[in-house]
Amino acid sequence: MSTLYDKIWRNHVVSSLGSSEDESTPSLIFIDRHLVHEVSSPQAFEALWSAKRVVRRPDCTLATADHNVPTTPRTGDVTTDTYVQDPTSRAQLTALEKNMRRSGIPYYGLRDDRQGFILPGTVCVCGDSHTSTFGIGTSEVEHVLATQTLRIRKSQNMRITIDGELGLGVTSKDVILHIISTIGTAGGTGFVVEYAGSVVRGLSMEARMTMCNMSIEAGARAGLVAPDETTFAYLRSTSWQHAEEFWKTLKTDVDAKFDREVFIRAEDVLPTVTWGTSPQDNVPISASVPDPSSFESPQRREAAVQSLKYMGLTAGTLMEDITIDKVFIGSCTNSRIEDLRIAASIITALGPDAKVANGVVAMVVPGSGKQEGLDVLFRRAGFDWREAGCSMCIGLNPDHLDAKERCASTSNRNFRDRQGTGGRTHLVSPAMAVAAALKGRLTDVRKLVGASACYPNSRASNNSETQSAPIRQTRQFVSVRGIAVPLHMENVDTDMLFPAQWLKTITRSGLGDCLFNRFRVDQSLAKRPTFILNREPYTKAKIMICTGHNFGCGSSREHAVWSLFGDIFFNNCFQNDECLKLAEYASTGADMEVDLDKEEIRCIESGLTVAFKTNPTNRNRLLRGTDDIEDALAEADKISEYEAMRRQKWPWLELDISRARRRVVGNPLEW
Ligand SMILES: CC(C)[C@H](C(=O)O)[C@@H](O)C(=O)O
Ligand code: SF4
Repeated sequence: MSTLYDKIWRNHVVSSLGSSEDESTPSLIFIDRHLVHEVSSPQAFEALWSAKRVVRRPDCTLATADHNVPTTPRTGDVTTDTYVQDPTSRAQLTALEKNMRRSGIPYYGLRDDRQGFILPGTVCVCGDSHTSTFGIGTSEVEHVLATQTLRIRKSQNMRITIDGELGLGVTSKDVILHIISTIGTAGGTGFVVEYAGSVVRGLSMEARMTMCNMSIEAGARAGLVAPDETTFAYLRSTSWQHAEEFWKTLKTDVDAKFDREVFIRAEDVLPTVTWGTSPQDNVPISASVPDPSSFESPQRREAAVQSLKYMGLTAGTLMEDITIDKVFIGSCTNSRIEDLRIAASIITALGPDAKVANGVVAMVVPGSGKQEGLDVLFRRAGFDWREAGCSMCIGLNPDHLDAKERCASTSNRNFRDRQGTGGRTHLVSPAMAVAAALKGRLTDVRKLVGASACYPNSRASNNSETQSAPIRQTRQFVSVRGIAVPLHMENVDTDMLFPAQWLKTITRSGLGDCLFNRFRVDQSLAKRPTFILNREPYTKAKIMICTGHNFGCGSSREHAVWSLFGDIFFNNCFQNDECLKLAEYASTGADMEVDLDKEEIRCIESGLTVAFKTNPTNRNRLLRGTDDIEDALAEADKISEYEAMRRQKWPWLELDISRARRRVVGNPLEW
C-alpha cells in the first residue's frame, strides 16, 4: 500500500545506495522540470562554467525573471538596460540572459505570457522555497543543471484532511493559514504533505496551488494534491489521453500508512488574518490581537511580545479595528487569474461606487500577463494595476513598504522587514485584501458583501577555518574550534539571517556582514551594541548555538548558509538539554570545538563533551570534501538508462525545446 508521494518517489529513483524507501539513505532522483530565476542561479552557473560542465537537459529547464523586475509598464522599446534602473537588479537579470544564451535554456522573458510547464506526477524543482515539489538551494541548482538529478533522502508522509463545507467568504488561503496555525511553522518539517478531504476535492486547481505553495510556511518539503477530474479539465487538452490513464493511478491507496495525519473541520476555518511576524501568528478576522501570556511555551510568549512590538499592536485590539496604509494583491501564493477574479468579484458586488479608501495605496501585481479586462475594473476602483513579478512580496524591486507602514497582503510571509525595513504585514486572502483596501482597515469580507461573491469562485468550476576562500562544494570539513555564540531565538527565518536586499549579488563571497544585518545595525547603519554578534568576544565567533527551534525556516536562499559559513560554523543538531548546556558554556566566551570526524562537541575549558549524530553519507562527503556533482556524474549511465525508460513510459514529458525557444525572436526583452 503506497501513498501518492511514495508512488511519485519510486517513479523517479535513478539509483539508490540502500533501499530507496529508506529515509536515512539518499537516492539519486530524476528531475522532470527545473525552473531557473535570476536570484538563485548566477552562482550556480558561475560554478558550472568554471568546472567546464554543461547543462544536461536544457529541454527540461525553463528560466524566468521575477524577483527583481520592476512592475511599471513594459510597453515600447524597452530593454533590460533601460527598463531596470537598479544596477544590482540589472546585473542579475543580465547574468540570467547571458547564462540562458550560453546554455540554450528557453527563457520566458518579461513580456511573455506563456504558461504550462508542470504536469501531474512530475518532480519539479526551483531555487525557490515556494516550489511545491520542491524548493532547492543554489548548490542544488548547479547539481540539477549538470546532472538533471538530485541526491536526496525520502521525506516522511503526512496527510492533512479537511472535511466538511467551507463557510461563505472562506478561501483556500484561509484554510492554509488555519493549517499553519494548527500544526505550527515547523509542523511539516521532514514531511511531504498530501492535502485531502472533501474540501480539497472541491477546490479549483488555483486554490489547491495556493495551499501547496504555502506548505513551506509549515516547514514541509512539498505539498501535493492527487490529480483528479478537476486537474484533467484544467489541463484542457485531448492530447493527454494516455497520460490521463497514468495520472489516475497517482493517488494514495486506501490502506496506505502516513507517518502523521491531521484532520481539520471545514467549519472551523474562518476568514483569517495574521497579527504577528510568523505565518502561524494568525486568528480569525472576528477575533482580537492575542495576549502573549495566553501562549503556553515561554519562547512563544517572548516571540509574541516581540512581534506585537514590531507590529505596533496591543493585545486585545479587535483585528477589525486595525487601520492599514497599503494593500498588496500579488505573489506566487495569490496572484493567479482566479485570485484576481475573486478579488474583482467583491468590487463588482459593491457596485461602481466601490473605491479604495482615502489614504490607502492598493496595488495589484498579477502573476501573469492574463488580464481578462480585470485591470480596467481594478483601476476604476482606484487600484494600481502593475506588470507581473514578485514585487512587494519581497521588495527587491522598487515596490516596498516604508517603516511602520501597515499592509494587508495576499503574499505568504509576514516576517519582519520582509516587505521593506520596518514594514508591517498582515497576510490575508485576495477577498480580504480587497475588503481591507475599500474600508481602509482589516475587514471581515463576509460583512461587506455576504461573500457569496468570493467562495464559489474558488471551487472547482469544473574545514572551514580558512575564512577568505570562496565556498565551494568541494571544501573539506573536519572540525572547527573557536568561540561559540549562544543565540536564544525561536523560528530564526532566512529573511532574518540574510535580508532580501543583499540577495542581489552574483557572487558567493563577502557576505559575512549581511548575516543578521538588520539586527546588527540600525537604520543609520550604526552598530546595535545590544545584539550579541556585536558584543565581544562574539564578534570573533566561529560556532553558533541556537537554542530556539525551527532555525533557518522560510526561504531556500543559500546566501544565508554562505554568510554563516563565511564567519561561523552553524550546527543545528540539538534542541534539548544538551543544547542549553552548550549555550550556557558559550555564554562564558570560552573556546569550543566541533569535531565532525569524531562526531562530538568539546567545551575546551569545562571538559563537557557532547556527542552528536549526522547522516553518514553527508558526513563522509564533508570529511572527504568530495564534489556531489562528480559523484552523480559517475552514475551517468544510470541517468541515461532512466531517461530512455522515461521517454518510453511517459512520452508526454518530453518537450519540444525549439517550440519553447520560438517566441524569443524579435522581443527586445528576450534573448
Ligand atoms: C529568492 C528566493 C531564494 C526566496 C525563496 O526561496 O523563497 C524568495 O522567493 C523568497 O520568497 O524569500
Ligand atoms: S514568495 Fe514572493 S518573492 Fe518568493 S517566489 Fe513567491 S512571489 Fe517571489
